[in-house]
Amino acid sequence: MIVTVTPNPSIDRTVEVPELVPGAVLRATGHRVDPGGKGVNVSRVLAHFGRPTLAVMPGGEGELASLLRRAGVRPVCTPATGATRVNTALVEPDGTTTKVNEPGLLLTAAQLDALVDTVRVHASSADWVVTAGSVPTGAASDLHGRIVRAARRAGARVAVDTSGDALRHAVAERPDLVKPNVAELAELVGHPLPALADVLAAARELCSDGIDTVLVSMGAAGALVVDRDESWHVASPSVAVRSTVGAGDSTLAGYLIALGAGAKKPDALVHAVACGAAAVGLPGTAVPGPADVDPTLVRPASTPDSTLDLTGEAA
Ligand SMILES: Nc1ncnc2c1ncn2[C@@H]1O[C@H](COP(=O)(O)OP(=O)(O)OP(=O)(O)O)[C@@H](O)[C@H]1O
Ligand SMILES: O=P(O)(O)OC[C@@]1(O)O[C@H](CO)[C@@H](O)[C@@H]1O
Repeated sequence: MIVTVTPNPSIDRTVEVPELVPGAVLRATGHRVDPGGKGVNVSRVLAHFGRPTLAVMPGGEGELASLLRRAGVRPVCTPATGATRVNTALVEPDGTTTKVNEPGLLLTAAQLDALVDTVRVHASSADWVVTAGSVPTGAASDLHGRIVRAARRAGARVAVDTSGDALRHAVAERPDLVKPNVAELAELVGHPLPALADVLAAARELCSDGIDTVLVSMGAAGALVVDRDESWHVASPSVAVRSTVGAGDSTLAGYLIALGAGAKKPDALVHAVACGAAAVGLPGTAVPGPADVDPTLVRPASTPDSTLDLTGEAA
């Protein structure tokens, strides 16, 4: 069982436009609505692959919960007041995506405690807890850190995908896995990471601080897995990009799905990249299932080429 936690879930609205022109009235050529939020998306991929999952999130039994049930995910809703935020993505024909994320629910201290307590209860029967996304308005930036601590004490392995101060606090609690993109990792270590060698060094720094695995997603350059002893790189196959929203979440889900099926880290990385590549070929925040993912299109994991220039990737 993989429990996901999304402290700031969303309903994702995607609007396709011929071209993004600031100040103009744009005529949409298509639109869709998906459940959203990073942990929620991980659960959606897991459910597509038939893996047991539940999605812990603040909010009532509203539209998001019913969208999730339709996607085969069991939502576990914790106390909150107000409506789930709506995040809007404007997507141009070449896949260029402009995203407007609302701040989200304002949670009281008691509601934040209830979220952490709910994680603690479900973590005791989980193989992994994935805590991901931004922190809701008003919550302290140590929220993911509190979740990591509660889940680890309950005996689960923990994966984190967040950014900024929230990532810093979470890392201090030594989760088992972190999944930053290059920009998030650069912010964490406090300097730019223009080449793969820099990304490797930054990821190794985290491993020497006690994190077992760093899974770095690098946009079109694929992804990297680094642990204390080894590192592997898998390049992404070239795909026609429809929407990059949720690609990182699909990457993380793909990695955990493969580990759960007994794969070693390099093979899990291949499946992760195959899932990320499949996600970018899908519209809006649609996430892939087995029918969309073809790991044979992805080359096997190899020793990272540290001279690879990442300038322009995965910001
Ligand atoms: N332009 C692209 N071409 C091919 N594959 C891509 C492209 N962009 C992303 N991917 C795939 O998706 C994975 C995740 O992408 P990325 O690093 O952009 O994640 P992210 O920044 O965490 O995304 P998000 O937060 O939107 O989910 C990459 O490792 C890669 O496999
Ligand atoms: O505002 P956050 O929590 O940082 O990110 C939320 C979000 O952009 O992340 C997901 C894609 O990864 C989307 O489903 C969702 O809209």
